[in-house]
Amino acid sequence: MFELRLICPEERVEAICDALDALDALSISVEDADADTDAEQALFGEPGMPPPASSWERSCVVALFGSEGAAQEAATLLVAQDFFEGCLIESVSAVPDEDWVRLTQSQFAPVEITPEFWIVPTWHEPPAGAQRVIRLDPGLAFGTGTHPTTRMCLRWVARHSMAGERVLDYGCGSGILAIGAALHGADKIDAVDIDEAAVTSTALNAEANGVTLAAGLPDKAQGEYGVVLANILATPLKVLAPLLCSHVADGGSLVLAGVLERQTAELQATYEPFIDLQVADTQEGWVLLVGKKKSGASSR
Ligand SMILES: C[S@@+](CC[C@H](N)C(=O)[O-])C[C@H]1O[C@@H](n2cnc3c(N)ncnc32)[C@H](O)[C@@H]1O
Repeated sequence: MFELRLICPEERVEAICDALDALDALSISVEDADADTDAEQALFGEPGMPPPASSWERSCVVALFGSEGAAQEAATLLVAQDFFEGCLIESVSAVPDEDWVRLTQSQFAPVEITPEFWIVPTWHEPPAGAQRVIRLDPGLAFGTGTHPTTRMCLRWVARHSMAGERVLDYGCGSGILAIGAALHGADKIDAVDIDEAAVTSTALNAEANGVTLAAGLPDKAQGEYGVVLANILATPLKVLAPLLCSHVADGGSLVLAGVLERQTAELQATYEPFIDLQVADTQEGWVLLVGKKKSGASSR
């Protein structure tokens, strides 16, 4: 493989990427050309909000080609275009051969939830002492156990009796919370997501773990559950408050994650008409909010 590296001002990035695509680049990535310097620019918005800009002031565009000739030819053609003005070719160089599969796999080690409960990728052996194990490889859907919000939910599941509970995993991603609940004795489990790829991942991951659950789009969630788990983000969790609370049975638990410490009071106020939420755990600036539904409490 050979990579062609270009530096482009913000307003040229889209045209250059389109041209590289038309020139049959095998992949194109865009990075901050000023990363790791004082001029580095953060490009993300508040959770649930769009980023403040779509590319950096100066972007480094990297395109991969199968041969040095193809990379050089692409560079020559780009330089001749009027939209290349303000851009420069930084280099055309060979990409050293690597075992990419092994490199990717090495980034995912087993994750300990409790000393007895682990998330283990299929290329690792479960650690000695692990009594409950979710076998899960990184895929298209969120939820490998490496994010603190997922870990806090799973720790809550491991520490509470799930035996015979009807459980709803709302925003299931990979299905990791639903599978965790099943391994801890939950009975009838529904796992729902707005993303169809997440629904497919959940069904496949459940099958691979020998777990029975029903995965589907959000309207698959029907009736009341003893435990409702939702690891989404503060903004959608606020919108979903009446719906999520309507699915919690009297005396049942609502477990919310994806909330930053500074968003705690706002979430508690939104849920207060339905369920009194308390901070049950915190990790790396994220909180786990948990509340029980009192019998007779309003839900809509
Ligand atoms: C942070 S991931 C959590 C995945 C997994 N439950 C976990 O704990 O790791 C949030 C998931 O919620 C889904 N989601 C976001 N908004 C949603 C909504 N309004 N209704 C249902 N699912 C939603 C996303 O598609 C995503 O898969």
